[in-house]
Amino acid sequence: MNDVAARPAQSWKVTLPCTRAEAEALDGDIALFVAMDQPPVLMTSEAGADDDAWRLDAYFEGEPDPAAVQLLRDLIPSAAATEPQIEKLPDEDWVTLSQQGLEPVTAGRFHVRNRAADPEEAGHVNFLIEAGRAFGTGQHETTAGCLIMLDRMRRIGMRFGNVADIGTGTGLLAFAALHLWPRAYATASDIDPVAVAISRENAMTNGMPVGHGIGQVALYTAAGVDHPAIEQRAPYDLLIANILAGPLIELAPSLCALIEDGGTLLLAGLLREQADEVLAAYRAQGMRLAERADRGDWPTLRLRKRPRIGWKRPQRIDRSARGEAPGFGTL
Ligand SMILES: C[S@@+](CC[C@H](N)C(=O)[O-])C[C@H]1O[C@@H](n2cnc3c(N)ncnc32)[C@H](O)[C@@H]1O
Repeated sequence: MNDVAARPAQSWKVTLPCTRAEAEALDGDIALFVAMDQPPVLMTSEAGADDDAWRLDAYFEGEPDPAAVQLLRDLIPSAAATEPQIEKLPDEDWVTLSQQGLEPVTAGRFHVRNRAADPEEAGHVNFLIEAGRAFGTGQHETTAGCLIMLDRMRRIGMRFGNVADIGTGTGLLAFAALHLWPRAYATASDIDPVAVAISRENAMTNGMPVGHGIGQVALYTAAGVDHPAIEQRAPYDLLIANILAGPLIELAPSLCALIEDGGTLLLAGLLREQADEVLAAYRAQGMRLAERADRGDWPTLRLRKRPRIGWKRPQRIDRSARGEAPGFGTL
C-alpha cells in the first residue's frame, strides 16, 4: 500500500521493481524484519501506467546488511533476476521530502494536516499528524474512508463506549473515534512497535490522553489482537481494522470474537476485487454487511455482529467508577 506521506529518517535506500500484488502482500511481511536491530521502513508506490509496474523502496538506517537485502529479494519473486538499486541518501533529502506534497486532507468533520505550519480549518476537528515512519496521515483512501464512515456513524446517532483500532499506524482513527465518542475507552494497537511509538507521540501532539480510562487511548504492540490487555478490554462495541485483505481474512475469527453482540466492525485496506472474499470470511463469523462506501479502488465496510436471540443491549459498566480503569496491563 502506498503511503505518500511517510517520511523515513533512514539514510540508505534499496529499490526493487515489484508487482501490485507483491506490494500489497508486503505490508503483512513487516514482521519478518522486526527482529532486526534496524528494521527497514518499506514503502511501495506505483511506478508506471501498467497495473503491475510497482516499486518497493526500503529505507535503512546505515548501510543495509546483505542478509536484509536478500530477505527483500526473497519477498519479491518477480524481481529475482533484477539487481536491487542501492543508494546512500543525503540527509537534506528527507527535509525536502517532508515538506513537499503533503496537502492537508478534509474527511468528514476531520481536517488532517501534516505540517505544523499549515493553518487549522475552522469548523472542523483538526489533527496534526506529522509525516513519520507510520501509515495514516490521512491522504490514503482507506484512512480517509474510515474517517468519513466514523463521522457518518456519529451523525446517524450511533454511540460507542469501548473502541478498538487494530493496525492503528499513526493512531489517527483511534483519536478520531475518541473525538466522536469522548466517553469511550479506546484501545489502539499495531504489529509495528515503531508505529506504536509514533502514535504515542501523535497522541501528545493532539492532546489525546494516553491511559486506560474513559476518554483515553491505551496503546499496545501486538499482532492482531494477540495481547492479554486487548482481550481483557473486550468486548468492544466498535472495532476498526484498516490493515490489508490477507491479514484481515486471517484475523477474522480473532477480531470477531472480541466484538460484543450487536457490535460494529469497520474494515478497510482491501481492494474492490477483494471485498467478496473478505466479506465471506466475516460472514462466517456471524457478521453482516450494514454499509459499504468505496473511495477509488478501496472500499470501507461497516459490519454488524448478529445479536443472539433474546439479546438485549448491555448496560455500560463505568469501570473507572469501580476503580478498575488502570488494571489493563502496561502501556
Ligand atoms: C494500512 S495501515 C493503517 C493505519 C491506520 N489505521 C490508518 O487507517 O491510516 C495498516 C497498519 O496495520 C499494521 N498491521 C499490519 N499487519 C498487522 C497485524 N497482523 N496486526 C496488527 N497490525 C498490523 C501495519 O503496521 C500498519 O500500521
